[in-house]
Amino acid sequence: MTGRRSFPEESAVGVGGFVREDTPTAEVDRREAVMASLTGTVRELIDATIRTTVDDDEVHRIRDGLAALVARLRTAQLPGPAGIRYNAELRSWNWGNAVMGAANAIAPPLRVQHDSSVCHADVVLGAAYEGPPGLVHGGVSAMLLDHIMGEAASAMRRTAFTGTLTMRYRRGTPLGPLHLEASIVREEGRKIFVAGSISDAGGATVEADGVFIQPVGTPAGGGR
Ligand SMILES: CCCCCCCC/C=C\CCCCCCCC(=O)SCCNC(=O)CCNC(=O)[C@H](O)C(C)(C)COP(=O)(O)OP(=O)(O)OC[C@H]1O[C@@H](n2cnc3c(N)ncnc32)[C@H](O)[C@@H]1OP(=O)(O)O
Repeated sequence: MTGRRSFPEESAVGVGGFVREDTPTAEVDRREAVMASLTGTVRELIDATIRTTVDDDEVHRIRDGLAALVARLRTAQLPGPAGIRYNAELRSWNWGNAVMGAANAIAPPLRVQHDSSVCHADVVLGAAYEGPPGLVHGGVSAMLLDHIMGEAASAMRRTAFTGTLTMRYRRGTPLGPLHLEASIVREEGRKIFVAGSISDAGGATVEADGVFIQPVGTPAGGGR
């Protein structure tokens, strides 16, 4: 470990699949940008696939071309999911994360800003996130809120797992630009109570309350 300070969640390694790597931060940043550029194109592929009206023969040709690209990516693979990795400088990266993973085209991705008391994020959800016609799938709303509320609970310095998440879908959430917010309401021992919301230009469409719990054996805070 670095002499600066111990990693805040070192004791959580094994609990959450955290992996220490000695990759320098500049190299992590470089590789993340490279992967994000690929992911952006795969994200476009998903949207284009959903919305395409090309004929059957063209669909088959495109499938064969993509299968060849998949085979090239498969020539060098991690043995399992990406997990959360971190280096001695406490730069962490979780490129497979379902909500914000830089290498995950299913992730919108969500980029969460941390202000003093509120986490917030702006995101644009397209055709891949549809549930009811033109509206965001309720499970997608829950997934995004789970993540931003978890980030609020963790404040990026402690591990906090979702214990209970309660959603109120006040009206349909339209596909398009959306704003998310989350903040800690109160804390009781290892329990962190968090409120969150999704809004469109007309106000809140979804509100949520969550209880996030620090697993036993992880420190109560500190770090960054
Ligand atoms: C080295 C790296 C460091 C990095 C630093 C961090 C950086 C942050 C990075 C990135 C942030 C990303 C943020 C993402 C967020 C995403 C969040 C998720 O989606 S998490 C996945 C979904 N959730 C699960 O899979 C949990 C599965 N459940 C469990 O693991 C356990 O049940 C757990 C931990 C939730 C509770 O287990 P127990 O054994 O600790 O709990 P007991 O000791 O029985 O209870 C403690 C207290 O909590 C209450 N409690 C327990 N379970 C509860 C529940 N499910 N709901 C509400 N309360 C519960 C109990 O009533 C008790 O309360 P009383 O002390 O008596 O007042």
